[in-house]
Amino acid sequence: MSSNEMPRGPIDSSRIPRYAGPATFARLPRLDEVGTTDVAVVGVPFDAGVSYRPGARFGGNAIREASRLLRPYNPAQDASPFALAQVADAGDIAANPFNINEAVETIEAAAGDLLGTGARMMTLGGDHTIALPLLRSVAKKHGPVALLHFDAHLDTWDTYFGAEYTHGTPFRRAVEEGILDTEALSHVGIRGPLYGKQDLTDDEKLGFGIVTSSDVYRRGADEVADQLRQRIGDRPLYISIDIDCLDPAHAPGTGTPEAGGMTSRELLEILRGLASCNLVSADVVEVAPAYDHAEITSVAASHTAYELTTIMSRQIAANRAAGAAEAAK
Ligand SMILES: N=C(N)NCCCC(=O)O
Ligand SMILES: [Zn+2]
Ligand SMILES: [Zn+2]
Repeated sequence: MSSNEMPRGPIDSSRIPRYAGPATFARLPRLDEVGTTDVAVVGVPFDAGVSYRPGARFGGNAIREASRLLRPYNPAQDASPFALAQVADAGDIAANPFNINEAVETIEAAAGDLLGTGARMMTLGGDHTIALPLLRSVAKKHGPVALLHFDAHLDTWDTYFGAEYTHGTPFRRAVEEGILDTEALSHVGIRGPLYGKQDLTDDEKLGFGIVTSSDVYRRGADEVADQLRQRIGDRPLYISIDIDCLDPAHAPGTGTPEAGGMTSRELLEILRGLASCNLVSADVVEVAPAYDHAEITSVAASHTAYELTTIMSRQIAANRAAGAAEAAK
């Protein structure tokens, strides 16, 4: 979108019933209908990296279906995200389900193409393996980024069955590759049994700080968001959200559920508290609709992606306004 054009928004659900027609994210236009976009919502239907229940390959489309009910004004952030910037559905990245290494390369290249157009990415997964190629492409553009990782799991394990690219290992690989800013790495929502205490020592050595799901419960969303904001500062930030950060009551449709998780309200509130951060791209992963009920998980995921999209489009609009003010001097 050039700066003097109005963004093309979602289909008007007061004129065309929201359950009619194909599901793009939030009923937004497809990327090929608008040409270029400020925020590209892109699906990555890949789940060959899971260690337990498969099915996250269907997550992106389940989130799109659930997102039919999103409305254009976000009162929690006092913003109309799809009017502030162009947000469009860029479809899916087609990754090889039989060859993880090739899939990782494909995802990195396709994400690089999207970022190369100037867009920020809002990715709908897919299992957590995909965060590695997404981070590689983001780091190619921005340099090492701050990472805020919401998850029940550390995902900094070394290998599974000798495999380096799995949904339990993306963030160890990312630190090893030097694509993360190790001054600003945080996990939020961590809980549940580990393989051993060493998992925590290893994770700390990689540079991560941990906010457990009990910390969120005891300290509250505002205090947690304040602490995270201070750690992140004005660094370029990537947010990766494994939907299993939520309690199975809030997200049953996922592959490796753990009891004692955050509520969807806590997750959304923490994200809103980060609205001033420089969010360059984000993902929501591990939605596995076969284990879902009444779209509980995909509704939570669609609202999560909506908050993230709102943060990005507010910043794009603010940057544009600042640029215009500078040019008018
Ligand atoms: N859900 C994600 N991303 N990782 C879980 C890996 C936990 C395990 O199987 O040991
Ligand atoms: Zn997880
Ligand atoms: Zn994960």
